[in-house]
Amino acid sequence: MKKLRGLQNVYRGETMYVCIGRSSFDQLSTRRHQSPSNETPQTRSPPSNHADQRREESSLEFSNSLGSVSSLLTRCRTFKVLVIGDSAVGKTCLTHRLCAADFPCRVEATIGVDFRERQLDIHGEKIKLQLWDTAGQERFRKSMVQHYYRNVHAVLFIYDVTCPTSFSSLAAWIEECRQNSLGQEIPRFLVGNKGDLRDPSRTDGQVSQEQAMSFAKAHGMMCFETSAKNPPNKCGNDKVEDIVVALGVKLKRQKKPAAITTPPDGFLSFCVN
Ligand SMILES: Nc1nc2c(ncn2[C@@H]2O[C@H](COP(=O)(O)OP(=O)(O)OP(=O)(O)O)[C@@H](O)[C@H]2O)c(=O)[nH]1
Repeated sequence: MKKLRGLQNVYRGETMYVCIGRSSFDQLSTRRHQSPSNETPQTRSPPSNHADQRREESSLEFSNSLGSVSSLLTRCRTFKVLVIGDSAVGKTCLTHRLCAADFPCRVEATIGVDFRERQLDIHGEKIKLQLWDTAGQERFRKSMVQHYYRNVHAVLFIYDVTCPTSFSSLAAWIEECRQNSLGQEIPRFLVGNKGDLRDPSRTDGQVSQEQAMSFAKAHGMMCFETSAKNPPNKCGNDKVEDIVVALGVKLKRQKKPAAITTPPDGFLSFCVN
């Protein structure tokens, strides 16, 4: 996988999502307001009198309101989902899988944040999960932390089931959430990744499911063990997909409208698989 700074495209199946930084978005919306009809401002002749001017303003208002009705019809609620945990626990691989893509064959440490999206249909409502795959390494995340925590709707805490240290670190990740004013009402999910590497014959050097469940219960989290690497089994069961559905169902119930911020320019990545 190659990561380049700039725009990010997430290609999944037949859907291409293009996410652009805020300043580019502002430029686009400004341009649209300057030229709301098909006419370009240069070709439009000035209104000859006050009545003409009022007629033109009314037609602009009408075309603008038609635009907002059609955008309301096509809009779906977008939820920002923060994915945090130690470096190398598999956040990047897991977010690829959560976005219905394959397990990436080669990954690099995330710098700043990577940004992936998944659209879901939950009981007839289309919602969009915007997954923020954050950097696990302190040196790649320190200037970004305040952006990570702005307008978050849900958090995935990831650890590696074969790395007890990554499980012990969860307390520090929870503390970071607290320091960044993340309320207890924000849904939290605990995800043990690399389940494919679990050795049932070993008792040490792994995080047991009992440990994980009791931690999750103590912190009011839903708990999953999964593997970003394992493909869905022959019966079509996919634990990664279970996480997506649980997230979607929980977030759909949220009443407050989903306001979302895009990462600052220069922190988006362009991923080419
Ligand atoms: N066996 C196995 N390997 C995995 C799994 N998920 C990720 N990996 C491997 O773990 C390594 C780290 O994966 P990443 O997804 O880059 O980890 P990360 O948490 O995003 O790391 P940072 O970007 O540094 O925070 C890579 O070599 C992956 O191939 C898994 O479910 N099973």
